[in-house]
Amino acid sequence: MSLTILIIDDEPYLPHQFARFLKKNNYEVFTAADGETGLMELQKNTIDLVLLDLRLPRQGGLEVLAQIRKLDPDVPVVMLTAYGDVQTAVAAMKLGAADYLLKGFDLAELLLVVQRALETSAMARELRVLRQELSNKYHFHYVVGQSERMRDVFDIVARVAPRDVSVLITGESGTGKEVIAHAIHEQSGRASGPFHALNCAAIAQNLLESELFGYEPYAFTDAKKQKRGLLELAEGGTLFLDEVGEMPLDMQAKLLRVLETRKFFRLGGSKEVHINVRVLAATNRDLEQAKGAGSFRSDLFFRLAVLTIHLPPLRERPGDILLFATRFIDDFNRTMGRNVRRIVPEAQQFLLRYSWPGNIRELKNVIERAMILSTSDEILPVHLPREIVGSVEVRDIQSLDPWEQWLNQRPIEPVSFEEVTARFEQHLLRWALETAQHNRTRAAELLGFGKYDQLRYLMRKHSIE
Ligand SMILES: Nc1ncnc2c1ncn2[C@@H]1O[C@H](COP(=O)(O)OP(=O)(O)OP(=O)(O)O)[C@@H](O)[C@H]1O
Repeated sequence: MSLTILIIDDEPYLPHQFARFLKKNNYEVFTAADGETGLMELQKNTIDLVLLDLRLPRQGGLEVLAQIRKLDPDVPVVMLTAYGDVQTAVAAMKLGAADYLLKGFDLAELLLVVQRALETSAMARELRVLRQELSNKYHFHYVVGQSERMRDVFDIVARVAPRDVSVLITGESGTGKEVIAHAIHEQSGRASGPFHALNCAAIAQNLLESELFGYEPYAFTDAKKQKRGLLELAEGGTLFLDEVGEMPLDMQAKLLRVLETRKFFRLGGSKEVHINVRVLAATNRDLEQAKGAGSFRSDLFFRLAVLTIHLPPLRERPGDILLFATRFIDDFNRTMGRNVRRIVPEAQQFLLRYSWPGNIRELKNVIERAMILSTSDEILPVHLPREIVGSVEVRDIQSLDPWEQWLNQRPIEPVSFEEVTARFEQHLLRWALETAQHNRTRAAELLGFGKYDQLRYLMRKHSIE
């Protein structure tokens, strides 16, 4: 994909000489003889750099620069100035120009300044993306998990990442398919390139095409300006197509063509765009079945599924549940400024017994919610949602009714009096401590203990700190 330069200069010959030279150096070039035309070109096309003459007819260079800044605050602008104009060039730099060239410069100098300005602006863009990703809390950390099945998955990731082939990632919703796609990208030779994701199910059919392929100005009514699609934006990197099973058949045919030829046309375009992009895809549908039923093209399936990675649902790897939970607690401690240190054993049991239909995403949400509800450094059953604690209603621990309910709902079989009363004592202690925000004297009062000693005795007995 070549970068695009716009030259705004009214001289009769020079701009064309620059344009020829820059084209030879693999840039795409537009020229404009005045500010107005230049601004129009800027709106119509995706421009990566502007070369702007300071002395222009009608609107002067500084004025045009100010307007460019308004239209596109990020595009680097290099000013072209005559010898006597250096002061104005300095003013232009203050207005945000990236650099200036004194006329009479040679072509090698032009190339150098252009390259430098483009590099600086790419770096600024990268920095912005990085900052965004950092603030995007957990995007880049992933947990490998303890279970053998997840270790196998990460082994495969490490092996397929460096091979530049398409990988199909399958698994229920929330099992971490996008996380795995990211891990493949990060461990591949494309790690320094961009990673873009597109959810094929979350986007209307007509938009899907323009999101992928981009469009030229006036390709359709709303297209005022050229737009690059994700296939182009992911140049040198990875494009992740989530829920690819939802892609309509005609789009499947178009995607297949791109994967085969590595080139395509923007919508309404007549110039072929060549790309170097690795495509990873994911689905929570059974594509083999969809293939059989005719809703997914088998030739596309084989293109996408050169290798397949299946992510097991969380319920099939209970060994990972507490590990993920702990990891999410660490993450949320950081972002919420909290210091939650443990999930009490009863709450752990609830987490382990639950079937997690929403998989890791659901676990993460449950932990976040529990941390919001907990006012201490522990997560208790009372902080877990109803579907997880089930019929053991510990929410209203202040009343004894839930315990009656619990007793009534149990199968009729002997109970250990000591065990049940011990659990009850523990719940009461935790409730009192939490309600009293860990002020022990107040907690003792809440439990009607005349002396704090009694509370201390029970806390020791149940190892509550
Ligand atoms: N290995 C992991 N380490 C850390 N977080 C993970 C891991 N796997 C999944 N998650 C977290 O779980 C959530 C769901 O993950 P992701 O979006 O990758 O799932 P998905 O399978 O692509 O879901 P869907 O099919 O609904 O798009 C995300 O918040 C992600 O950060």
